[in-house]
Amino acid sequence: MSSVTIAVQRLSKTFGQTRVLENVGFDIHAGEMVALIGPSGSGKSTLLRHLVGLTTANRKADSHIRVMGRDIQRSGRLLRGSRTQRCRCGYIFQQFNLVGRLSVLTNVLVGRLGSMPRWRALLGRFSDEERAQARQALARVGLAELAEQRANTLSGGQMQRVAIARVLMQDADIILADEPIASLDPRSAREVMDILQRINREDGRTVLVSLHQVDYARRYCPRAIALKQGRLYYDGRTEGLTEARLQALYENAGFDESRQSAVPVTARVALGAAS
Ligand SMILES: Nc1ncnc2c1ncn2[C@@H]1O[C@H](COP(=O)(O)OP(=O)(O)OP(=O)(O)O)[C@@H](O)[C@H]1O
Repeated sequence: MSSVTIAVQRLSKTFGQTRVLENVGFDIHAGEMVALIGPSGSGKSTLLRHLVGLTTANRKADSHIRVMGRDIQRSGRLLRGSRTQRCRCGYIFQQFNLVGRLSVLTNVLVGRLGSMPRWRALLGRFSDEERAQARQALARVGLAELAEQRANTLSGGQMQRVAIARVLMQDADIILADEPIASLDPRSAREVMDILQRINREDGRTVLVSLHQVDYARRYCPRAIALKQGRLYYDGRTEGLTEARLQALYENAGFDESRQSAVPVTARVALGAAS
């Protein structure tokens, strides 16, 4: 069995009076592709943000997060030296987080900033070799020909592929993708998931991807971790997500009409709830 690359123990998080995560724990091994599922508000984004230190756990709880064998946070305190480790995690957002007025190529090069000497990063000076690497990353996501185009001229699906190229440029060992397909049409969603799967299989990079659509989780991820009201509800083979389990996971979850893809389509179909 490969080594544990993400280890989460006893993670609890409260915002004000709202308990968002409660005693969550799991291990993910190097090279896995894991879906993080659960109803809206179940704590998926909050969990992902803890893994890169964007959020810290409750101080009182005895929580512990390790990434690639190094401590990231313990009892709600970021640990010294954890920055380098956090740089090994690439983060993909639902809304892409590109700089619209910059070229596609420059947006990809931004992935390298964290590992460059500070003066070069401040000046935004990239070497020819780095530019060549950025072009390679763009080729891998099928966008080589758009390198010089401004990012804000791209479609949503293309923007997300640029965001993946940026993570490749970062040379992240672990890819954390927070609802990367939630705002995409089905075809673009499939393209993005295909690319994530390829990166996982060909490079052996670990992928943890939060998804609202259970059918995508089933199709692309051998394992699923499900949160319900901030608690670990399921952790196992995706095929073990039976109709009864999905029904219990999503019941009382509500349906927010304003959010595209907020409905776990497969769950609703499986439950006979879809029209
Ligand atoms: N910084 C914050 N301050 C206060 N409450 C927060 C904060 N971040 C998240 N929350 C709350 O934590 C809960 C879980 O939010 P989170 O975004 O982690 O859920 P989610 O499962 O990712 O939801 P969705 O699928 O809708 O994105 C929500 O009730 C949210 O309002």
